[in-house]
Amino acid sequence: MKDKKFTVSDFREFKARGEKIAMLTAYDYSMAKLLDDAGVDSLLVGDSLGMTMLGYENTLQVTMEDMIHHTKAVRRGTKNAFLVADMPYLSYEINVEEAVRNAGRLVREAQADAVKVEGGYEMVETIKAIVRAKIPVVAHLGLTPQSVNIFGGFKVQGKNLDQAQKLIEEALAVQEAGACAVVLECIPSRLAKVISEKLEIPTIGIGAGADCDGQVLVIQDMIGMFKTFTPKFVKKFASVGEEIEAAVEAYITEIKSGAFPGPEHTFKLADEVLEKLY
Ligand SMILES: Nc1nc(=O)c2c([nH]1)NC[C@@H]1CN(c3ccc(C(=O)N[C@@H](CCC(=O)O)C(=O)O)cc3)CN21
Ligand SMILES: CC(C)C(=O)C(=O)O
Ligand SMILES: [Mg+2]
Repeated sequence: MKDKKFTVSDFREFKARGEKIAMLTAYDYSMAKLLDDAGVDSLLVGDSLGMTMLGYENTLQVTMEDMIHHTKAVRRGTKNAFLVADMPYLSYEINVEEAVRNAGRLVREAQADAVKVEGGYEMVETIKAIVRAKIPVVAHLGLTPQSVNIFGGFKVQGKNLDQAQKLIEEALAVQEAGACAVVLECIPSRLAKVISEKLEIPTIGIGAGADCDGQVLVIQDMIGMFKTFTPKFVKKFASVGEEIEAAVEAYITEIKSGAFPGPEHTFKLADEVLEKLY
């Protein structure tokens, strides 16, 4: 377990010495504390919280208020990890001024270390402006979930030559605009390798193969909390969902049988006090 705060300059140093960046999403205080204590390099308050924490179908309903609320909670549980907050849908697309103001709220009100925006060419001016406002920006290319209705579903991107070339050029463009890292989501691993080799800034993959400079997964996915969401790129490192179910079943059974609470869980009252109560 390391005990040093991870900063934006560590991103490039990790890439330079070939050490992979380990990133996970977190959406609340208690989980952030566990992940930070375990030594994760970076935490992402993803707008995926709309799906994992709020039960929405996609990420489009997530608001700035949602992101600030959850980022504040994660901040309180984070000591060493580099804390990135997603900019939610429509908080940065309308114009550059609104984008800077909203990025600033995530930093000033919620104390994020950096913000993440989805998009390539169309985000170049926005990325430049946010960086000019002294806020590190992580870019996000490939399957950008806020474009779900443009893509027509959560589909792997960059499979044909035109798409693949465009993604390479967009990755270079967001780097040139000042992004400190790029998330590559659900693209072929060979394409992610080409992009990772062409860029100086690190790539952080999710469903983009082992040649990215880092990896990110949604925490609930990697600890096995969902029964139905099992995309190809997720590896379950634990079966916490099954453990929670078993624990709750045992709890219910023990309440019904009277086994819980036991004497060790209860508080004492002296005999002479009790007598006077009758
Ligand atoms: N819990 C959770 N985990 C995530 O990784 C995640 C979210 N939520 N919400 C926001 C986006 C949405 N993501 C998704 C959602 C579905 C697929 C999916 O069904 N993928 C198919 C591939 C489809 C294709 O072949 O084109 C798969 O089988 O992996 C992928 C990414 C990733 N993000
Ligand atoms: C999956 C990651 C990259 C993300 O953007 C999110 O969790 O919202
Ligand atoms: Mg996101």
